[in-house]
Amino acid sequence: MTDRQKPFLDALAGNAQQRPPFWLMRQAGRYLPEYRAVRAQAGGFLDLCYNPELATEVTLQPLRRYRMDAAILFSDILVVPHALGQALTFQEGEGPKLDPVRSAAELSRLRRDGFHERLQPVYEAVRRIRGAIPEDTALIGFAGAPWTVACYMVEGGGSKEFAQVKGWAYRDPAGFGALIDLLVDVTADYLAAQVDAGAETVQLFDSWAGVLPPGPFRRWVLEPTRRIVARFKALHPTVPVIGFPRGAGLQYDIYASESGVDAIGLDTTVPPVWAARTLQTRLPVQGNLDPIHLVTGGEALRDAALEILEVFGGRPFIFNLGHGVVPQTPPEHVAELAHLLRAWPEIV
Ligand SMILES: Cc1c2[nH]c(c1CCC(=O)O)Cc1[nH]c(c(CCC(=O)O)c1C)Cc1[nH]c(c(CCC(=O)O)c1C)Cc1[nH]c(c(C)c1CCC(=O)O)C2
Repeated sequence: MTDRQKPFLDALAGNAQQRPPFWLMRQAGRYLPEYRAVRAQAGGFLDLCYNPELATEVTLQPLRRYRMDAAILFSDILVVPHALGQALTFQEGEGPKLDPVRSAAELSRLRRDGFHERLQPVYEAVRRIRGAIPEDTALIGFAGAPWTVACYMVEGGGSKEFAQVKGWAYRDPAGFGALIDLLVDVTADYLAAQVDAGAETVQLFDSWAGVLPPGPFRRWVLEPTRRIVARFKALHPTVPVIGFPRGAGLQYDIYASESGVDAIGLDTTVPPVWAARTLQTRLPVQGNLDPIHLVTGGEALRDAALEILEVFGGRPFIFNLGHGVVPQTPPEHVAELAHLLRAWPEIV
């Protein structure tokens, strides 16, 4: 099947679709009982990420229920620091915990050799998923962007203030820059290896792009993204890159024009009318329904989805959430949304 026959890839290539293609960030996960069953069988969350058979199974689960236009590899952005040798655990209900890296001296604990060997199970999962998805469905690979991955590596887990990572970046930009440089190189190569294994596009998740002031945003979000895209494109010139600089606010504008990404993911706070006028005229956009509408459901969900479709439909557009599906989402609400998206524009 050519790209033109996969609506998701066709939209990414800049062609408006009659019915906008859709997928949902975190479409696989704890809101699905069948995910929880496999997760219990796998042992830990990382065991699931490194088990190609089970990772393939949980990737396919949401497609069976909702027939999204794209599958996203089941993995996590934190397998990159893990493959660099940083200790990582996921405690039930607590989120990730890492052994923090906070200085140039601690950076030397990270190892680049063996990186791809440790990620072989991920590449194997990509190969299996590509062989198992329907013909008209595309496969998305992904990685965290350097700034967001560095946030977890330096803070040692989630954070509210980001005092450690910002502190290092502001106090010692050369030392912190060495961490970012390392992440730029390995992330671009990691994405390229996912494409070699069968991914048809890649998304860079920059979940914490929104916590930096303008100067540091340029230096630690925009520049590293631009370098990853350049390094990745040298290997795979025709494979589209989707950037998702969550919370970037007014900086969405320079991100769209300077990062080199081919399409841009909008978070929940971005006003659709503004984005249609200033971003979608330059590149395909993806987003941006509030994931909490999938918890609430009903008329509010329907109205919010239709509003987004009306603003972005007709130009290159991929329907998605503005952030990931949350665990308390009733699966039936996702079914209602999928039904609406498949029926649009006839439904209105
Ligand atoms: C910041 C970030 C992470 N991981 C990710 C991001 C960027 C997007 C975002 O901002 O949400 C990206 C991610 N994580 C996961 C995927 C899988 C693919 C998908 O379906 O979208 C993707 C694309 C699975 C996951 N990653 C995680 C789970 C839940 C783990 C479990 O099953 O217990 C899943 C399904 C764990 C995870 N992983 C991470 C955190 C903070 C947590 C704990 C919070 C939580 O539990 O939801 C780091």
